[in-house]
Amino acid sequence: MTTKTILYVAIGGHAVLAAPDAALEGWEVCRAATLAEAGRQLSARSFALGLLLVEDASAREALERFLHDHWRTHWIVVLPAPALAQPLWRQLIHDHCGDFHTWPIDIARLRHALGHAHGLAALRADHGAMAPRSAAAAVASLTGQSAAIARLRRQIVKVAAASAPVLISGESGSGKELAAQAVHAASARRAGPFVPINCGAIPASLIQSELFGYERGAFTGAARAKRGLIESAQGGSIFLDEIGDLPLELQANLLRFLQEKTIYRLGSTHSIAVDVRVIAASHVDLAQAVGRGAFREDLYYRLNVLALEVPPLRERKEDLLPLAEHFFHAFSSERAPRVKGFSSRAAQAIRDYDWPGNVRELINRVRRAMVMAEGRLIVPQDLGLSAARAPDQAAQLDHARIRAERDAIDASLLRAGRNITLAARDLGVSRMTLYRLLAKHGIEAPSRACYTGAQSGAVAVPGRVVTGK
Ligand SMILES: Nc1ncnc2c1ncn2[C@@H]1O[C@H](COP(=O)(O)OP(=O)(O)OP(=O)(O)O)[C@@H](O)[C@H]1O
Repeated sequence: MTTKTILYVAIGGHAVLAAPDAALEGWEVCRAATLAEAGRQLSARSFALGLLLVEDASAREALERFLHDHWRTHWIVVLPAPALAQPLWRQLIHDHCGDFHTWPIDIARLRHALGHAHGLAALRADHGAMAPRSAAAAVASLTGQSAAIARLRRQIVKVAAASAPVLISGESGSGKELAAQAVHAASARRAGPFVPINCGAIPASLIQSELFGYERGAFTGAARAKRGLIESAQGGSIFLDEIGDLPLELQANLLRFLQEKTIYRLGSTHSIAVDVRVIAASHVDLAQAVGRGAFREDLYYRLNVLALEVPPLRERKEDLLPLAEHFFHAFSSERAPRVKGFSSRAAQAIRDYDWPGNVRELINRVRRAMVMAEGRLIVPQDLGLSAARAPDQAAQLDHARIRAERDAIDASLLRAGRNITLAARDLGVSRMTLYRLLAKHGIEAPSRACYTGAQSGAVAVPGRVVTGK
């Protein structure tokens, strides 16, 4: 019989005293009295199952970070009943916990829940799936409270359940790869590999053999046969970042792979069947690249079956401080011990800045500030940001920026005869971005509010992703 092991985390004195030992008879119990101690135990060994006793509902934020970091464990939480009335607590349970109980503990029910969870954990272990327990846990890696990021998380869950290719657009550093990882982790392929490739970073002369592999003797120096990256993603997902940089002749090979689900290694005439989901990303507008002849139209429609767009940080300012806090904690081992957090001036400077390098730039600035700060709190200069502008100046600038944006959209729609595709092209943004801008400025969208992906029959509607047949 296998030993039933559990990590038992009891935060708060009474909880420890009222420990439900009767429910844990026959279990090997490893105890922790703080989240930090539990974190240390989890970094030393993995636990399929964790029981978390929470005495005080005020610990929610710390708990959320902890559960976010330790999603591989199946958590059962015992908490004060009043916490269930709070939306944030309900969200935490929904996103991170397999089951919940309230004080006082019903021992029989808890014993049953633990046994049940242990059975399921054993099944998961049999399948070797060290993957998120649920789609919700997989998308929780995308930190942010804005409506835009919440919508993206919902779209990822839908897209993950389908099997068609995914095309992710968004500016550099906005989180496209993280979104792709979440699609994979929330999908049925999560136990398989996730293989990321930056098409722009591999020299054109090597990319064919890297992606498709080669046979022995295929070229001078090919002493042994080698599997390509697509083959190495067998059963999982391949993430083709900067797909717009793929040379045209390789685009044809990729298209063949998407259509036939087979590949040919360089120097071979034998086809190899490969079961891999393609997730592609681009920071340039691929529709425009098609227009310029730099990207194959047929490949574009093959890839663009399910489209996701990661909005730039400046369009989701509500995410800035939660993200900054998140990275402050994530990199806490690097910070000077005296540095305790952000000053209100730093928070204001973070909100005022436009973040052209998106989340990647935010990470870099926060890490730098954590090392460089001289006081207890990070100030704007530590982040390399000038102190916040006087509020009236900032407001004027915002006002001018918003007006200019609205005027440009109005003018484009007029020029394009209210055709969304033409107006988006005219403005140099994707159609999804234009729909978002229309909503932001309260401009009524032209009546044809959706477009059809020609080959795939897919329909993309703002805020929703719908697969065609
Ligand atoms: N919402 C988020 N929550 C937490 N971390 C994030 C979030 N978005 C992005 N990141 C982090 O920001 C960094 C940049 O993100 P990522 O590499 O996914 O961007 P990208 O759009 O793929 O960039 P590029 O186009 O340059 O390849 C990564 O370290 C990623 O983990």
